[in-house]
Amino acid sequence: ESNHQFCEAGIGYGESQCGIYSSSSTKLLIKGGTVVNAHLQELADVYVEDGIIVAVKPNIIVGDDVTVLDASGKFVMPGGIDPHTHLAMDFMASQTVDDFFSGQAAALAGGTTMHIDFAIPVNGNLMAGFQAYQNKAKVSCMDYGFHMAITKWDDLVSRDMEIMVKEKGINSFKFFMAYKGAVMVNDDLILEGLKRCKSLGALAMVHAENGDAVVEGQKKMIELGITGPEGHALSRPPVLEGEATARAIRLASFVNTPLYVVHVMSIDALEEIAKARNSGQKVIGEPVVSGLVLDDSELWNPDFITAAKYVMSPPIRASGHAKALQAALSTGLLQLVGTDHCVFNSTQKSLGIDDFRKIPNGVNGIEERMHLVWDTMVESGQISATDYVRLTSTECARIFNIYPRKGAILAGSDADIIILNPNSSFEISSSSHHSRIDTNIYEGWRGKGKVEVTIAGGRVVWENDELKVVPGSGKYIEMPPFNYLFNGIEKADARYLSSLRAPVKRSNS
Ligand SMILES: NC(=O)NCCC(=O)O
Ligand SMILES: [Zn+2]
Ligand SMILES: [Zn+2]
Repeated sequence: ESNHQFCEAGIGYGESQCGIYSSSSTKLLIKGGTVVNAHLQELADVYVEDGIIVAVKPNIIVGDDVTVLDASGKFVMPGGIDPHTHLAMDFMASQTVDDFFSGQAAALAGGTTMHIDFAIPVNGNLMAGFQAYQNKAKVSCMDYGFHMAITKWDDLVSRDMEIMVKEKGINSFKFFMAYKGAVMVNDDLILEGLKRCKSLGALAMVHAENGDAVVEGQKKMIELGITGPEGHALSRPPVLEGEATARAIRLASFVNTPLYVVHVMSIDALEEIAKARNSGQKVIGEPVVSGLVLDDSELWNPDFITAAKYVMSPPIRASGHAKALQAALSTGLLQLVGTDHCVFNSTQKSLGIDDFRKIPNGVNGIEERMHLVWDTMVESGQISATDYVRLTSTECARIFNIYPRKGAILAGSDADIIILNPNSSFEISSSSHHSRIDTNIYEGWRGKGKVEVTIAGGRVVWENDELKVVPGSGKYIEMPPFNYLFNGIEKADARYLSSLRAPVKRSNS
């Protein structure tokens, strides 16, 4: 872990040595920058007190007790919110190497100030899963929330979903349509889950791949003697993602409840989402940064470890898919960008050296997302700075119902802020990143636009390429149900009922 340039309080470093509290001034002024919100960009100062933004306006004058950060020529934006991470997750006979401290420290170094992780039930039990994740998250150094996966169905699960929503601050549930024999669920369960989500005002999320067909595809590859990481991509082609996306969308339409499709990786899935949205259905599509900026060519790398580090599901696709996802983001067909940060070291990836089915699935991204989206989308001219804020922060806050506390630079919002210098550059390497993973799928990527300062909860946690983070300082953010996607659902139900052809009155009934 020699690449860790941050101070882990209580883990081998004294407070004074690493200066953890040197920047703990509760008053901050960010001066002279261009403040970017999703709705507006303007020249203004930002004044912060006790973790909250107090004022956003030009020429704010402050006293000597206030720490002043010069942002002239730079963008001052809401910190990123990553809607899709897996920290300290037990998965495929391994546990991800980033826990809630190291993963969040990496996030902060890359300009992300909140994430929403997937709490996984314990043997199907939601309450036990929630408690386990609460424990995992005790070391948090930035704010976080939880989605919860649903992996089996019975009355207890149905009741616990209500407790999660009404008492525990969870407003989204995820259904895996793949990973047969592990967390995969069938259509029967998805239908029950969609109905329950609707009644609770919770957002249903799907990992959309046809898990039965994936198993068939895997068998075919093994029979053909294709056992390496390329077999992963070949065994689960885009058509299986398209099929499951279409199925989930139609089931959600049948129930009339909003749907969120996680890690949209292919044109096939994208086209299903576009069709549904164009017909007025409430479907959110989340590409992740790996699918947005990479192609699958490295899965054919002759070096196993190099190839295996790109193994995730759905797979990173052939060239052409990424460009289409970028275009869909820029035109509004897709709404926000996540990472699916789920990292395994080379030794863990080596579990699948003889059989790609045993390679733990997952790639990095929590630290790189903000830079890569800026470089790929804004620097290339595909989106504006205001779009960037919407796709990396604001829309996530809206969907998970925590806007404008999060996702905005407004008086009253949490002081989660980044200062990005568009004229500075960044370079990605496993030798300098802050994640615990020993590889990086973006190794050697150089780009423009660098996050020079990250402020989380009103504290400067990243400045001069140095992290100042405190385990336990991150807060759990409760997310209320009935987000904006639920507006009009009841009216649509009433319209549907009144549109039904009158039943026939029969003499014998
Ligand atoms: N995506 C992936 O390969 N790993 C994490 C689990 C999931 O999101 O499917
Ligand atoms: Zn998934
Ligand atoms: Zn995931």
